Amino acid sequence: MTRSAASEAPETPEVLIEVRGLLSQFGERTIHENLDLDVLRGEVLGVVGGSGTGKTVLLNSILGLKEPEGGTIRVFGHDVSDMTSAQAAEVERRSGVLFQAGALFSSLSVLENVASPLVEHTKLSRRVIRDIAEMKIAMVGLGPESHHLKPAELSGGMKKRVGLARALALDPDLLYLDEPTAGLDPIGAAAFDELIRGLSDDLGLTVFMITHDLDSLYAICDKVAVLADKRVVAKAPVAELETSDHPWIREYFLGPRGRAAHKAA
Ligand SMILES: Nc1ncnc2c1ncn2[C@@H]1O[C@H](COP(=O)(O)OP(=O)(O)OP(=O)(O)O)[C@@H](O)[C@H]1O
Repeated sequence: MTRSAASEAPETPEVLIEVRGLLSQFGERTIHENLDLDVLRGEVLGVVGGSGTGKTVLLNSILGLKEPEGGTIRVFGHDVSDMTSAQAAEVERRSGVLFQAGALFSSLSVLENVASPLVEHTKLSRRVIRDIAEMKIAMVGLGPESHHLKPAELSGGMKKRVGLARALALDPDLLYLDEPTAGLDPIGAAAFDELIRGLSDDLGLTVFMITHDLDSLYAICDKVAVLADKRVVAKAPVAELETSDHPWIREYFLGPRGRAAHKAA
C-alpha cells in the first residue's frame, strides 16, 4: 500500500473493553450467557436493561471484582482474569469508577477524598497532589468552599460531583458510571449529564454508563447497549434502537417515558 493510500484508509477504532462469550452465574442461576460487547475508544456508551438483567454484575466483571464462570474480558488488551500485578495496576490507573452510592470516605474531607487515588497510586509531593485535587474539584463545578466539607455535609448532587472528581483524579482513559443520575432531581440530573458529556468531549474519555435514565441516554450517549435474554441484544445509537423489533427495547423506547424523553431531546 502506498503512503497516501494508507493515510486515507479509515482508522479502526481501538477497542478498550472487549467481552466475549461471558458466562456469569450465582449457584444455579445464570445471569449472562454468551454475552459479547465491545466498547470503543472515545464513545459514551449507555448500558440499559430491566432490573436484575445483570448490568452491575457486568460492570463488576469488567472491573475484575467478579470472576466470570466462562468467556473472556479484555480491558486495554489485558485479560482481566489473567493479569500480572503490573498490568492490573496499569488498568486500575487508567480507569475511573463512580459507584452508585458515591462511595466516599465519610471521615475524609472533599479534598482528601479526591486526593486519595493520587496518594495511593503516585509518588507526587503533597503540594502537587493538593493542586491536582483542587483542579479536579473545580472541573466538576465545585468551589473552594467545598474543600473542607465532609461527605455528610454534602447534598446528593455534590456527592456525585465529588465522586466524579475522585474518579478523574488519575486522568483515566475510561470512566465507569453506575446510575450517575439516580437520586438527583431532574434539573440536577440534567446538569450532571451535561457535565459528563462536556468532560468526555474535552478529555476524550471513554464512558461506560449504567443508567435507567432515558433523558441521559438521549442527552449524552453515542450508543446504547441493551441487556436482555442474558446477553447484549443490541448496541446502537438510540435513534436506531427506536426501530428495533425486540419487545423489551420497543417497550422501553416507545413506551410513554421513552416518547417523552425523545421529545425533550
Ligand atoms: N453476590 C451475589 N450473589 C447472588 N446473586 C447475585 C449477586 N449479585 C447479583 N446477584 C443477582 O444477579 C442478578 C443481576 O444483578 P444486577 O445487580 O447486576 O442487576 P442490575 O441489572 O444491575 O439490576 P438493577 O437495574 O435493579 O440495579 C440479580 O438477580 C441479582 O440478584
